[in-house]
Amino acid sequence: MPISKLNDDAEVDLSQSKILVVDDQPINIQTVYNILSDDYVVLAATSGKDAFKVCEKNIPDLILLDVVMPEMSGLEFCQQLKQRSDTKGIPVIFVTSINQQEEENECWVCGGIDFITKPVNPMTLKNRVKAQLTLKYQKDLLLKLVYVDGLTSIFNRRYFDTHFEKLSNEVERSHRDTAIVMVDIDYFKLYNDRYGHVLGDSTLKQVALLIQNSLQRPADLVSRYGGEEFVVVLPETEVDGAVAVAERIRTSLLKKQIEHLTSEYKVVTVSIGISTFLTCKSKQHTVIEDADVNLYEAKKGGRNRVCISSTATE
Ligand SMILES: Nc1nc2c(ncn2[C@@H]2O[C@H](COP(=O)(O)OP(=O)(O)OP(=O)(O)O)[C@@H](O)[C@H]2O)c(=O)[nH]1
Repeated sequence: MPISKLNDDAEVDLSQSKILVVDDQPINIQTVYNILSDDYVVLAATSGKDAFKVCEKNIPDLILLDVVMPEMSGLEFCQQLKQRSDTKGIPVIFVTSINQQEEENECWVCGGIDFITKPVNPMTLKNRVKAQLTLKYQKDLLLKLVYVDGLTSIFNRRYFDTHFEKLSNEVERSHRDTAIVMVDIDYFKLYNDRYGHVLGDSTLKQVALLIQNSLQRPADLVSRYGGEEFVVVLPETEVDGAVAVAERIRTSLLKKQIEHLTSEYKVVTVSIGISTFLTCKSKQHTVIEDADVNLYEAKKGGRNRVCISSTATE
């Protein structure tokens, strides 16, 4: 369908967008609050340090940042914000009385996305904020469509492939081991045949959520690798740690007792194969292929089990 045929009349609802106003003068924060608080959620901080605290609790969609502040200037704050992986994506608009070209350039260099000059013109502030929030919304939506699996809401294969490439380089540099855990639902074709695709989809979602909830470190990541197969990445984790996570996934699914009468276990189970970058035996195999070989061994060994190279736990 040509893109021009799409209905683009629909207004995007930005009313839940969070805007953090950072200014050492409460009166300036009040002015901005009065202009924006009918349309958005407005948060406030009177220093860079406080602003980081707000970000830790509640990542804002946009920051309006004063340039001249004691202790940490707006420029320093912005530089630090852009260096942190959890905050670097937040757009920053400088609210400034600066009118020197050199100082203005510094704001661009340290990562600002726009300027508003003081004293603030309410109409300009509203329009600049709306433009940046709309861009942010569109970017987030695009990333979600590209990288999140529509059924299970976890990352998809495309995201995993991108992430995996970065990860491989990281392991090569640091020599710290990373485990790959492949999880595959057993007899899922028979499950769909007996219970139908609607229940099949619902079980896939439950398994995805259960895997997600079995991961404890922020850097651990699960993606949907294929139809009923999931891949888990456990950075800085050796074989023993990966087996513990895999067993947690396997046993918590067993505890759920999701009926599957065409399986010999009578409930939905998973088979799991593990490999780690540094122990991956065959040099011809990548760590993913190695984990897949071990997954195949778990299937061959009777399913509902975890396999690392030539061992199994049940
Ligand atoms: N409901 C549903 N089923 C899916 C989805 N994606 C893949 N499947 C089904 O998953 C089944 C996988 O079947 P097989 O690869 O034969 O594996 P299996 O039946 O689980 O057998 P083993 O892996 O050997 O235990 C196929 O019937 C697919 O149609 C999905 O998004 N929803």
